[in-house]
Amino acid sequence: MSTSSIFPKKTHTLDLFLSKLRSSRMNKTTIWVVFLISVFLILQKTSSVEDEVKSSLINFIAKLTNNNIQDGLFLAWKSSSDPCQARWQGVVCDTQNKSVRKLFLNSSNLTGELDIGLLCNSKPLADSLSILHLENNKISGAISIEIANCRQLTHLHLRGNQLSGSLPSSLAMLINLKQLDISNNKFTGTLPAELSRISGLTVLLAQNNQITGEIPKFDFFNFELFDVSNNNFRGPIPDVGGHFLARSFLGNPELCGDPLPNKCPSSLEDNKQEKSKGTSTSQILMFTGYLVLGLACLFLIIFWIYKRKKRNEIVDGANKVAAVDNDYSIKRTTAASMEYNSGFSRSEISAASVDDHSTLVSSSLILLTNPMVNELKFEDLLRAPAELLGRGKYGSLYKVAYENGMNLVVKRIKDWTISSDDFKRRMERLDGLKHPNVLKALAFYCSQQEKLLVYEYQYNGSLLKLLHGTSQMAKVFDWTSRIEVAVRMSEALAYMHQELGGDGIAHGNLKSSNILLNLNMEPCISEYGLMVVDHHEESSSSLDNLTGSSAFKKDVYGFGVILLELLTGKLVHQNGIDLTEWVNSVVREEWTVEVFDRSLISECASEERMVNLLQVALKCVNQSPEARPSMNQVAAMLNTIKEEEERSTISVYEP
Ligand SMILES: Nc1ncnc2c1ncn2[C@@H]1O[C@H](COP(=O)(O)OP(=O)(O)OP(=O)(O)O)[C@@H](O)[C@H]1O
Repeated sequence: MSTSSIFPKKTHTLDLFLSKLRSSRMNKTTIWVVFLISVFLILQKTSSVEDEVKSSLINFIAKLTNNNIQDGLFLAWKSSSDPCQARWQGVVCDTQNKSVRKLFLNSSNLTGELDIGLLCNSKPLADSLSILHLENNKISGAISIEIANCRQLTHLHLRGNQLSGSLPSSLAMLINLKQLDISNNKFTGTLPAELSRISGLTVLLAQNNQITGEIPKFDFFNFELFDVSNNNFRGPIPDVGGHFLARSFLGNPELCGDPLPNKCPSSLEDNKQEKSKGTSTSQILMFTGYLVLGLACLFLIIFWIYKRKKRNEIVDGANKVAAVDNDYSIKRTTAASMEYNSGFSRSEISAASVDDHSTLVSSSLILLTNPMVNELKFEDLLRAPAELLGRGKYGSLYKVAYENGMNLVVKRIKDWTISSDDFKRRMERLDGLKHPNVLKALAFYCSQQEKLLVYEYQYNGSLLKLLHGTSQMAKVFDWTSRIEVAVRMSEALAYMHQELGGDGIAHGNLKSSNILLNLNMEPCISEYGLMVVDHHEESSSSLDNLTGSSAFKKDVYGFGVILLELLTGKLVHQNGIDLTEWVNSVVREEWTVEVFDRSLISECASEERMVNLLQVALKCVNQSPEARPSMNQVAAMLNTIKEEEERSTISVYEP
């Protein structure tokens, strides 16, 4: 194996050198001696550079594995082999297989200490490394100032570790940085104000840490994702220009101002204004005052007109749970009129925890184990303003603005003849499972007439919207991201099928609108286990028919259709054409390439891997349920495709 493959050859320098020698008056022997010595020196230098990269990588991983590098994932990481040629686990190189571009060390069971200097102090490595993924390990330690040497970094993902200490202001030296995810760690200190100087930063996720101080004045317009919730930030929130909602700032008790509901004390407001305006004369202030007053009046008038217009489109909590489905009309009532006009009475509603609800199962809101809503009461749900999000085959869905600034989603299921006890058992069984890519219900309500489920609202919409909508994110939904989404979903489903095989609880209604994207743009499977009768699909004619293996095979079919959406970029039903039938007919005619989404073709996604993924999708949508693979098998096949992609030379992340 060549040890000179990581770095570019020095042929250009040599040519120049030789031509100079030829033109000089030295005799031939001298020329050759000098030439050989030079080649020897260059080769020596090249191999010492390669050795430096290798030893940096090996030392880095050794520290993260507490010197157990030879136990498992990192067996191939040896100084006797080449990281690119020998395909070290987690290492992705450039197109010529010469320099290390990306390190994917996420979810790799790393428990040691982060020593970023071991990577960034190696100049050849720091000069090529653009992506570093270390999320979802148990890495401790701090980010040291040497991070600044990794100048080429575009993505730094450290989410879900035990990292602590302050964030060094040298982070701001990473001028190419696009995504910084330090969420779910134990970072303290302040968020360096200098970070706002990185103009290309589009994702900053710092939620669930203990970071203090004020939020720097970022240009929030540049951000696609921003979240600093659940920290110790204080003071006024800088102007986010309506670009982010309260959700991104919740859980910081001393933070105030828009978009949070709590206003800042006037002294802080003054401070904020002073800081942002610099020198302002009293005349300007007076003029601004008049202007603000005028605008406020104008805004109030527009708001009043808007409210009137919206009146018929918005329903409040009481309407949604009690009155909607009978006549399918959407009404808005005031809080005072929220007494029930069908089904419930006030005496029925009281919050109960899972432990003490046994006698109240049919009349109370049952809170599940997620602490986010441990104060939620049924009355709160009824009182809160709500907006109809959709009315699907199986019920209606409402976005509810809960009073603490949090947005919830309430699913009202219709025509489900499950007994209250079975429903409760099912919800508790589902609550007992935990997978980061499955959205768990927060609470539920069950009576003879009503079944309600409460979920957290997901701000980034669904996979359906991402694929077929017009959002900015759709433009960056490239081939690598699509494979990642497919793998995550398949693993989540495989986990759920495995855990719930004995209970016969499948998803039952898997489709791209039920795949939601969380704040990290990771897919979350929503509405798992709400299997409702579908008289038209497969052979199911009752809820019971949807249990057993057929229900799981139906999920596999649904997953296959989602894969087809990812590959073709087309809707499941469009102009009377069924996507699965269309793809099958095109493949039969041997025009396979015609099925692929044009945007994938134009980004030069690997045809080989697209065809591989298509083959998996077609297996899943086989007409015969028995011939479909299990989700475990699907997850394994997709992981192989992902690994091949990571090893590949084509990548849209290349800087
Ligand atoms: N927790 C959530 N946060 C944000 N949006 C959601 C959430 N749950 C569902 N949605 C979105 O709300 C819309 C309506 O959802 P709903 O479940 O009513 O419709 P559906 O999935 O098309 O139909 P059904 O599930 O009844 O077959 C969908 O676009 C869905 O993606």
